[in-house]
Amino acid sequence: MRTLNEVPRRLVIAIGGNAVHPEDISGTSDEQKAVARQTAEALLPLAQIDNELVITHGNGPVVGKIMMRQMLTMSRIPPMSMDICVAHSQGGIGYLLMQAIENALRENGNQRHVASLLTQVEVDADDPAFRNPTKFVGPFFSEEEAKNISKELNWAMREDSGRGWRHVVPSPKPKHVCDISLVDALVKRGTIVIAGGGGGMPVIRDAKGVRTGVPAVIDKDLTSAHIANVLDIDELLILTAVPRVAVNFGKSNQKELTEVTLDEIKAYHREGHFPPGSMGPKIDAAIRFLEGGGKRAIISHLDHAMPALRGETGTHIVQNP
Ligand SMILES: NC(=O)OP(=O)(O)O
Repeated sequence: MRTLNEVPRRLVIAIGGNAVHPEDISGTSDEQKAVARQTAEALLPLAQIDNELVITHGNGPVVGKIMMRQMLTMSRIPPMSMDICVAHSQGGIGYLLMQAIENALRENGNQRHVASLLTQVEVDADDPAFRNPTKFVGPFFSEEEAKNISKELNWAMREDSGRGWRHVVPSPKPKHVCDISLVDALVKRGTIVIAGGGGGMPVIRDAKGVRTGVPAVIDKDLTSAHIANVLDIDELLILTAVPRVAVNFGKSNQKELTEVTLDEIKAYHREGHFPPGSMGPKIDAAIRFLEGGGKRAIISHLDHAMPALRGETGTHIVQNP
């Protein structure tokens, strides 16, 4: 356990796409504002202490709906490319979170600023992910609906961890977060920075440094790990819909993990305990973060942000002894 004085003062927090657009809302503006408000309240204990805080967020449900919405209107309005759809989602979610966190701070007499930065993230043009779409976006469908959508829109559709069928898109690995020095400068002056939302707008860069958007959705947990490593931040807090990571999930011998080492979590991952559509990417990100020099990755429920950071809950993944 750590006291409030002992929790790290430099931190990257990654919040899931479901925390900004859960499955159980239709997605009206009012619903999204209310969810952003709840998320801000969950993060408030961390936003109110003197720290350097970077917040990243997912966009899977939102960007999938943006793509679907434009397919429904394409006879009248030309659809945008996937990188622009990611930008739309990053702008919209960043706006809602920035406003909600600042409002929650103001209501508590705190004048701290929150800035949301549009973030481009470079990927490798030859990343094999472009040939094998795996990133789930948008709503869930029945198998029959998914087959019809696939035929009508030429979209790749896959079954997501027993929960239904979803659109899948390429998800190349983040190689470089553009303008990371601006994130660093802002957090050092006390601003809470929202960056790398939705994993960042996926771009490739040529030999002259010219950037071009590409059709993909980058995993925001991997981008979060990358940001933390580049900024030399020791702890990464990944907030999701469950209090702890479990092995043998859903079985009679299910076991929640409290503290595990890097080697232990890699062994569990090799044994197939973490499905690709849900916990898998978070574990990949935690491993990447620790292998990149990070000291502690914590995975816990959004509502347990501060207790998890203090060591009262969550799964803590730490360096090997
Ligand atoms: N881009 C991304 O990883 O979004 P989700 O967290 O919503 O899947």
